[in-house]
Amino acid sequence: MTKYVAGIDSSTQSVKVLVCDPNSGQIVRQASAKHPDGTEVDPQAWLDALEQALSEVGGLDDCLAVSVAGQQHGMVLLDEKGEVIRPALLWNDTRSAKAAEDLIEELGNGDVEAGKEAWAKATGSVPVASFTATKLRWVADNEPENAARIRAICLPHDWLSWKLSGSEDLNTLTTDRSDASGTAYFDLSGDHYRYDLLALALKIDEEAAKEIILPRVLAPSESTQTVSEKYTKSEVKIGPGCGDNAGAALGLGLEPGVASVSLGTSGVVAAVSSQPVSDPSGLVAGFQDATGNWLPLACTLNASRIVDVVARMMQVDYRTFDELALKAEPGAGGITLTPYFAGERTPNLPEATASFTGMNMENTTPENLARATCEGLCALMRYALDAMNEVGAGIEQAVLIGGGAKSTAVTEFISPILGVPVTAPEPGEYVALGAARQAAWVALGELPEWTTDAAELPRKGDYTETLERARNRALDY
Ligand SMILES: Nc1ncnc2c1ncn2[C@@H]1O[C@H](COP(=O)(O)OP(=O)(O)O)[C@@H](O)[C@H]1O
Ligand SMILES: O=C(CO)[C@@H](O)[C@H](O)COP(=O)(O)O
Repeated sequence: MTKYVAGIDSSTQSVKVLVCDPNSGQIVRQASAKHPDGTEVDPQAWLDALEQALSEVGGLDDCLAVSVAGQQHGMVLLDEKGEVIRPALLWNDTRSAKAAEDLIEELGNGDVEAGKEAWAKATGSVPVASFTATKLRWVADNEPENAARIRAICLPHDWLSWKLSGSEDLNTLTTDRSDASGTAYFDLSGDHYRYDLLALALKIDEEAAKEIILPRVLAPSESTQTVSEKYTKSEVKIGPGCGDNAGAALGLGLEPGVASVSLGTSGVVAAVSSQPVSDPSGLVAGFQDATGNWLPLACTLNASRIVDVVARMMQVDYRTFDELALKAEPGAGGITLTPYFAGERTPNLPEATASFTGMNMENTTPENLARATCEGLCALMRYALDAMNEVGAGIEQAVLIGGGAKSTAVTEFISPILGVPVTAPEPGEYVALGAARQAAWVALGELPEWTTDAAELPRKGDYTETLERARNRALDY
């Protein structure tokens, strides 16, 4: 019987499962299942969705290995029995914005700029509300009874891998460098946890922090567990898994100088670097990848849902929305959307709201509103790309992925707005593909070459004015 590998992407809105040939990467089966809405989610909902998708995909019996990639940063707290203490706080939950400010100030002994420098030097990143450490501080401040029960802390992909293994022993929890690097208590070197920073986050001393179980950080193709009998009758190895952005980088085979631009719930511009990257300005997160390199990225809280919310308000489907946007001229008749519907992280404005500006009696048409929406989304990605180049990412080309890349209007506008050539592979699940490629690495003992064809997107239209207006409103929304 042919043996395959499986890749899972447990992302914000849904879980996707791909079963692939380990040598070629050819997808043989796939399925997905929805996650609940909200920025606070019971992890059991992810497991229920995963079980549904695994059943739809025909199970894992013909697989040699499986890896789980997942939304980064989500805080999963476990008590001494391995039970989840409270719903996970997700990367896009901004309640810990003040906690982030406090942590910066405290590490800088009252000096904010010194604090930013110190965090960036230690972990590669200056904490914002998305990062796990800030969520821990929020729990310590607001739910001390829950903080007192913490025996282990893990991330969405760690918890799902653990559940797949069937183990109830907290000491068997595992993770990888890419996801650990998004906690804000993992060293920039990729070598070790920073218990001093974990202690700071939880307001406990370092010795007490060392008593908390953190998942063991596996090497890129290391496997310590197999999938439990509950899910398969075969021996299926569980790979280390990774954060979703590292999964995409692996799925696309990203090379330095080429950025992935992902339009999911989050908008992400990410690029591989062979050297650690740290940005004291806080715009770029100095994360790590799933191969032993680094993966600096700039991430926005708003991306594909910008289109969702405006299309819903206009009561049109995606297709009609795209048709409307494509009928208007570049510049949307002078209308600008500052798209901070969910607050924003890049720039760091957690309390921000969205606004349309520049509307008058003539230009306020459905066509211009749809176009301004897509241009606002693309301009926000340009902001993220510029931030990446500020720290020396040297982005010369980009690859467009994520659910938002299905918009024909966005694919038409994005390349001229980003100012670099952009290619787009067939719409697909590139995070899950990266997880499957990691599983193939585990199964075969070496990282197989998988290729993805991508078409170059058009580069027409003058967006100078669009970009100028977007830049003027970026902080003055
Ligand atoms: N035809 C389409 N046009 C525009 N956006 C689309 C289309 N189809 C799906 N999407 C977007 O895809 C998004 C989900 O993308 P996905 O990458 O799966 O997100 P996440 O990884 O955050 O769960 C939805 O918010 C939806 O807006
Ligand atoms: O917070 C980040 C990266 O730092 C996000 O990219 C999350 O990892 C969620 O990703 P999506 O579900 O939107 O793909």
